Amino acid sequence: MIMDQVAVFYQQLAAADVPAAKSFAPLLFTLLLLLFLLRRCFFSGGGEKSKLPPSPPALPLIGHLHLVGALPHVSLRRLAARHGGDDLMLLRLGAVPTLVASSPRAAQAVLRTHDQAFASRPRSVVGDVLTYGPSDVGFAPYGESWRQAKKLVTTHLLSAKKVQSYRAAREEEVAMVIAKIRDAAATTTTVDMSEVLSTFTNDMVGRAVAGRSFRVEGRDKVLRELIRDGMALLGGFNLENFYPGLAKAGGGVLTWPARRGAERLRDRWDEVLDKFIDEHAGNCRNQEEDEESDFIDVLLSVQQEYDLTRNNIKGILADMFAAGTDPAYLILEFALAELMLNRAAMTKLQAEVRSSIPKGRNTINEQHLNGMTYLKAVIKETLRLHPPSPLLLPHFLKEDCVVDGYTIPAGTTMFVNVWAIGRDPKIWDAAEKFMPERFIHEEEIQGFDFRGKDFQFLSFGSGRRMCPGMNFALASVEIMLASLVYHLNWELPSGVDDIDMTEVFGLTVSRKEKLLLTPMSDTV
Ligand code: HEM
Repeated sequence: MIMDQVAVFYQQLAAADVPAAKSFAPLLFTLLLLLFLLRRCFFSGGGEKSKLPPSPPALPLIGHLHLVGALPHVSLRRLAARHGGDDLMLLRLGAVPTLVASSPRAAQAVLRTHDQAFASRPRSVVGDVLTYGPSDVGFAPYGESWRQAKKLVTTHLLSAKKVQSYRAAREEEVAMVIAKIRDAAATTTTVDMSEVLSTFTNDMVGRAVAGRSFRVEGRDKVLRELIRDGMALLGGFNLENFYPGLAKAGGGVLTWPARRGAERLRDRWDEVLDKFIDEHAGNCRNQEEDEESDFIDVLLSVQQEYDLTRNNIKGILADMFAAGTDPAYLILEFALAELMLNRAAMTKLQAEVRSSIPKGRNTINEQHLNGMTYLKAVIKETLRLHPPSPLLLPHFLKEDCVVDGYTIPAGTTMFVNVWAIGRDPKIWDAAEKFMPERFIHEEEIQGFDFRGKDFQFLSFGSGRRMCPGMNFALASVEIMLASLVYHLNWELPSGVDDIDMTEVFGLTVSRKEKLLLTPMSDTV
């Protein structure tokens, strides 16, 4: 409308029979056009934009990028409280419209009511290279090939039965970690628990994916490096994520350096994954007959049924390594850190674990964990306060969609701020406090759950894109945490009296500092 008025005004001025007006007309037109563009950039709401969700004032070119700080989940919560009525807020990050859902109601709208519309992922050169196409699950756009890959992963690799089949491997890996920590306890040596726990979850994934832990062959370091470098590339600044149009200009010349970096990393992944696959190809165990078959066995045995290319297999394997290692390790590390900061909770957990298991056991097994209500509450509370993916993975809207009366344009990236929802004082009493008891009533686990039904608690997401690895992760986290507190007592290193919980944002959110603790042998 404003543009129409500017155009009419310009025509009238140009048509006017006054020479000065004629010569100034182009300048005036340019000025008015600039004013219009600035108005578009700085103001929101009202008039023709009333159908878009609320939005803070933006700057030309960068939009709202300057408002998203080093910890986006924290700054987006603040912005939403100020501008989005805590519900839906529309930002422009560079040139990309970005919808942020910050309440259970808004999360339900995008993850349930309009689940299919928002089920895609934004694509990038870096993502495509690292995920072989994409031919994985986590980054693939919504469509038939993603559906097949997700079905395969859910029914063949991460089903409850398959997770159960790795039980002995989990118990063995945990026993090895505990033996190592006991050695350190004997000499009161401080242990880098960040290193210990990330190695453990990586080894656990190694056992499931390729049938063995790579520690023995020294391959675990290589894998962890590959995962770390991939996360850094995917979570770092990529021009394409904010200016896709610019990134495409000139045949994508501006994205060449990022592409080359990603290709170099993908070549390193290739070396590792090709070797695993070749080793298995000659010695493939049938997954139907052999319940100890690993992911590679399974993928090779369903290769024809699912029409899988070698790249599909590599994409899925890379996903399992990357998605399977970090979040579980982070939950273990945050749980232990919270227990160190909340000694009453540590005492209560130790009392529960030690009273449920006969004294003097060298290892504990998964059967012992049944009925450990407080252990489960500690893990729930950690997932509430420290969801490893505080904004989920980015979702992508392929076609215009009306949500809650707002028209969300096609091409919008969407985040759900599950971290903000998990700490919302309107939902949770003493929301910022670590209080596992909130989940216990009459010795039963109660309250909101994280399995995708309650939009108040979305650490694993909900709907089509929900995490398929939840049971796999929880199985490792539960037995490891129980073992750590059953066998050992824990102290801060001498001279240290606090734990720094400062976070670093990436594809997952981690603690900035390593978790250094001193284990003490217990007399159990
Ligand atoms: C505590 C541990 C874990 C947490 C909190 C977690 C959380 C998540 C979240 C929030 C998402 C994104 C959901 C969305 O975008 O809507 C996700 C996706 C995914 N997770 Fe997990 N995850 C964990 C462990 C695992 C494990 C152990 C595996 C596999 C071994 C795994 C495999 C995946 C895959 C493949 C996806 C992509 C799903 C898709 O795009 O359809 N995760 N996870």
